[in-house]
Amino acid sequence: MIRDLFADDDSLPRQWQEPLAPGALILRGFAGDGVQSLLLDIRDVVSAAPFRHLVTPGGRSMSVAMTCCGERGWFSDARGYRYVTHDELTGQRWPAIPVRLRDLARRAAAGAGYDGFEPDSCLINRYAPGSRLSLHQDKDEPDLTQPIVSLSLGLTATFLFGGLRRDDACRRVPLRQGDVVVWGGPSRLYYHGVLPLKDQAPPWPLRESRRYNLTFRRVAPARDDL
Ligand SMILES: O=C(O)CCC(=O)C(=O)O
Ligand SMILES: [Fe+2]
Repeated sequence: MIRDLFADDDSLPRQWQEPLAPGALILRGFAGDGVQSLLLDIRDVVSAAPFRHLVTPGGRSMSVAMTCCGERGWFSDARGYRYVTHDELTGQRWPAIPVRLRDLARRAAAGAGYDGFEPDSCLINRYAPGSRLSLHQDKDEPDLTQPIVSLSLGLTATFLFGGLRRDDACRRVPLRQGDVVVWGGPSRLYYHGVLPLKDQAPPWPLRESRRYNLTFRRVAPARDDL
């Protein structure tokens, strides 16, 4: 019987690592069985700090909806990109980074060789089918020795990861629910982006066709430097 030709599902690895670029690694399936609780954590953040479509300095509304948690949140308007301590929608401080999410980000960074990463900012991106993120560098954080840790949940997206120049060739990598990408060191300023999201059936336990991406960052100087 054909079943006998293949190993049981249980013996297949569910987590593995793929090198992406110097200093950059994909941790496949890193969220493991924790996906449902992580989605609940996102729901809690969103109930205090709702998703909104920010406007670029050029005046365009972004197709990706965003919100933040942590001591500082990323913000964009006609005056430019920056980190702010308060949510302009609510006038309140951003909600704290939920403990499970913070712990996952620390562990992922350490697993990729960046020990001692203590995120103080988490940008939550929500993609609907058709939403995209054009090629950009993450360069609004003053301390570029700190990595970026990026967790994907929900629908699968195609992530583009290029080089230091906008026109460098990009690798195209599918990011599935539970995958984490960590980049830093030589690739910290590499251009990256996300192709327009294709409509798909959502993976369990989501019931909506959405992708969530969380990027954990260290914005304030690391504690050791204080
Ligand atoms: O959605 C992603 O996978 C990437 C997000 C990103 O590049 C960002 O938030 O700066
Ligand atoms: Fe980015």
